[in-house]
Amino acid sequence: MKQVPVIAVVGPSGVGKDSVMAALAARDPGFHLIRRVITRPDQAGGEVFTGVSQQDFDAKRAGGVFALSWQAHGLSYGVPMPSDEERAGARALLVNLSRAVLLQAQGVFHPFAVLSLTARPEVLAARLAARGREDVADQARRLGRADMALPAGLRRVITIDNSGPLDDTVEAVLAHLQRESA
Ligand SMILES: Nc1ncnc2c1ncn2[C@@H]1O[C@H](COP(=O)(O)OP(=O)(O)OP(=O)(O)O)[C@@H](O)[C@H]1O
Ligand SMILES: O=P(O)(O)OC[C@H]1O[C@H](OP(=O)(O)O)[C@H](O)[C@@H]1O
Repeated sequence: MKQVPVIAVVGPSGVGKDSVMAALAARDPGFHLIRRVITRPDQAGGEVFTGVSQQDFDAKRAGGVFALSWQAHGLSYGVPMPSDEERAGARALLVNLSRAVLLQAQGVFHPFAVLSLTARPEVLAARLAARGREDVADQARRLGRADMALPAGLRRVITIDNSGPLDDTVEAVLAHLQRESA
């Protein structure tokens, strides 16, 4: 089967990772989204994910279900290895990852690239407040880790500012990928 790149979409909470992933998939159905397993109630909204209890999460991790797993914001996150069905017909697989697991991800997925999204601090704060998924204290904690640097040693990183309209970001990502494949 042909090698389908995994593109890790990273950046601070509220920068727009899930929005950009959804917009890319809407623009080009060749972008498939990897569904994460999270210890968050299913009805929390936002991205499409599989919500599980901590006990179920731990059992899945022990059973080797996850290619990657990590903890952030008091939650556990797992990414299953994409199946052949998920890869079939895909141009690229997009997955929302913590910046903390990128080097590990680079060792697991081949080919692998990072899409690093940025936004101005005041834009981040306004977006988290408007989204309203977390309370004010949790929003502040999320903003506190906004400037976490990417690890050294990543081979392919595309950095795009998402402070402006979503359509501009989608165009910028597509243009970048097109330049790379030219
Ligand atoms: N370019 C944009 N312009 C305006 N609003 C945006 C843009 N990108 C995202 N948003 C809005 O900002 C909020 C946060 O976006 P989103 O949930 O996609 O971020 P995220 O990076 O996935 O956050 P988290 O890591 O916390 O899940 C959402 O309400 C979304 O609609
Ligand atoms: O700050 P870092 O470690 O890069 O990202 C940590 C986590 O924060 C976000 O979680 P959520 O989607 O808001 O639950 C990201 O998706 C990632 O899983």
